[in-house]
Amino acid sequence: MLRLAPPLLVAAPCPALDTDRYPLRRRILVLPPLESWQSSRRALRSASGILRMPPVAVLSPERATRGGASEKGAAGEEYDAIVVGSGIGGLVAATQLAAKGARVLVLEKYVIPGGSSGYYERDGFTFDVGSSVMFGFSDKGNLNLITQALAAVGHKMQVIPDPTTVHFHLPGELSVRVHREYNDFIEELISKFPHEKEGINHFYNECWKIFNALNSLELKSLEEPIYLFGQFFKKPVECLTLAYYLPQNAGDIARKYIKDSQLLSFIDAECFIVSTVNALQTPMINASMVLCDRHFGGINYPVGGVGGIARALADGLVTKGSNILYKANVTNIILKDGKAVGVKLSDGREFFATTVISNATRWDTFGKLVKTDEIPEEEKNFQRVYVKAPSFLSIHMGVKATVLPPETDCHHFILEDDWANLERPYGSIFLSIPTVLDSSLAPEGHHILHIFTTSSMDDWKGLNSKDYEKKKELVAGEIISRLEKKLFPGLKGSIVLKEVGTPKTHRRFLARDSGTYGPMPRQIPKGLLGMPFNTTAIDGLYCVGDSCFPGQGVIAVAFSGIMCAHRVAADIGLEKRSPVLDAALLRLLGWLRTLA
Ligand SMILES: NC(=O)c1ccc[n+]([C@@H]2O[C@H](COP(=O)([O-])OP(=O)(O)OC[C@H]3O[C@@H](n4cnc5c(N)ncnc54)[C@H](O)[C@@H]3O)[C@@H](O)[C@H]2O)c1
Ligand SMILES: CC(C)=CCC/C(C)=C/C=C/C(C)=C/C=C/C(C)=C/C=C/C=C(C)/C=C/C=C(C)/C=C/C=C(\C)CCC=C(C)C
Repeated sequence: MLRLAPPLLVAAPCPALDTDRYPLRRRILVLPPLESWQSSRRALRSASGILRMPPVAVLSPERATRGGASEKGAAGEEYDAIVVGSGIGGLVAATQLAAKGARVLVLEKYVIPGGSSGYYERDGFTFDVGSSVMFGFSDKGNLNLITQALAAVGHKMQVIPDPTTVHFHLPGELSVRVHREYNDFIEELISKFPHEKEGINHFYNECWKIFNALNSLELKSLEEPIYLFGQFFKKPVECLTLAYYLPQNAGDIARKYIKDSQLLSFIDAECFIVSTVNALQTPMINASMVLCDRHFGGINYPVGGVGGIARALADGLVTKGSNILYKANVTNIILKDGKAVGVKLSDGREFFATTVISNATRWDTFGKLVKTDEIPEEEKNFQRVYVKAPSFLSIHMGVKATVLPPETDCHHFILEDDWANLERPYGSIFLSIPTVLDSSLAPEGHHILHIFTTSSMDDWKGLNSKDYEKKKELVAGEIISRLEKKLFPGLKGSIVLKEVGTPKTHRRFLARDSGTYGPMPRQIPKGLLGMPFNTTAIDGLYCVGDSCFPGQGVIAVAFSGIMCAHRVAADIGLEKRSPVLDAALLRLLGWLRTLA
């Protein structure tokens, strides 16, 4: 177990502040030694009896780089794989490969790992950069992919079970709590729509059919024929079930059973919170995955914050003999005779490997990192079917604890008056209060409110710095007033800390084109059919993360990491492969995508 003794000095940019205006703005944060940081959490948690598992070993990024990685990461050395970016997608691909015996180098532009699943600290508050709702983090089944990814590199994190996935506050004073217990949730939903009892049961039962099929499979690369045909042989019914639902969307299936328009809008909201589009555009497999895992494994919050997951994966990577370098901004993927052979950084260093895996979005990978005259046909097809999902305006706040009524839930989704506002920018509000579950994230007597709402880059372009600042205050002020009116009277007066991030902030700190949170179908998609897997048209180059199958979400990108590692391992000879079957399957999958 690796521990830091001296205090750790991190020159950390302020993720929630807009440093496009202040490009040189940096704050020096003095973090306590990790040992004491963790033990104070432990003390707090065990006092309230919540902690049950041993704490995770966490290695600081600085230590990870110093402790053997940077020496090995010398320019010129050849690796089995270079991973560009340390989001959860990149880290899972890297750690899975390292666990199979590959030598991997992860290059991260920022100063810590995690990307949108990272964290930052201010004045005693620990904020999750992205959402705090964690799927796939239980100790049962085959779909607990975060737990499995950590276990592959010897980690297990303490988690706190969330009794309510989300509390919906919807038009017409419709209030629905998604309880951890499936029957409690269904009972509550039926109590609001008694005339649709049968339809509700049919729709959610169909989700369970898909979830159970998924949960029965060993999850590996769908682009690797020996595995794929093996699964069809072992679990024919389950595989055919999944193949049947692959091109379908949740909204169409809901409409088979449900007629009440308000209930259909509720199902839109259920899908929107995980896909940023309505149910008609949400693939049924993805909807089933999230609508059931929240009851099967439950939503579980990692003690100390979401950032601990990436820190533990980065630590595990290093203990498996691979490397991670921070402040390593990849600007070019080096091609030789049409094959990806390495990368070049903004400071001129070059690194070489048998394979290159990009955790940057496909728009960044093919728009910036690969310098070819024309993007490959496959990528054109992707851009024909998918557009960049909007980014978010996010407000991270520290508030006095007294402003929250007792028994306040951790996660809320608020759409006040009009269902038509669901997908409009700033139309609905997401709110997480992770300190409801883990009080050690804030100073005593305080809570964290992480408020976010969809917002697009276009809305923030072309403003001078004064107008930009004014607009941030104005928009954030309106969102906070809406929350004050709907949920927490006196909210404004209780704020002790507030930081506002815009799509520009997301672009700058997460290196994501337009600050996007991933792909979104341009029109009604054919389920997941059009979503590319990990191989690309360029030999030796793979993609991982949310612009790959199955899309946005931590558990989704973890699956993409597992798939990618399996395909790469087969290509570099660490797993079985059949070149003839490979060629046939990849051609078939490519053709299927053109049908989307
Ligand atoms: N609760 C939740 O479900 C939740 C919470 C947070 C995030 N998320 C999801 O996580 C998904 C994103 O995960 P991901 O793994 O695809 O990626 P990511 O965007 O989180 O991470 C990508 C990483 O790559 C780095 N990077 C990009 N370009 C680079 C370059 N040129 N050189 C070096 N580094 C570079 C970035 O700095 C970043 O750290 C989102 O879809 C979001 O939905 C979900
Ligand atoms: C290949 C062929 C052709 C065929 C074959 C058949 C088969 C076998 C198939 C198979 C398939 C599979 C395996 C699939 C899988 C899938 C998966 C795993 C999926 C997953 C998904 C997931 C997801 C999508 C998730 C998501 C999540 C998210 C996004 C989250 C978020 C959250 C949030 C934002 C929260 C909210 C908050 C508040 C409210 C506050």
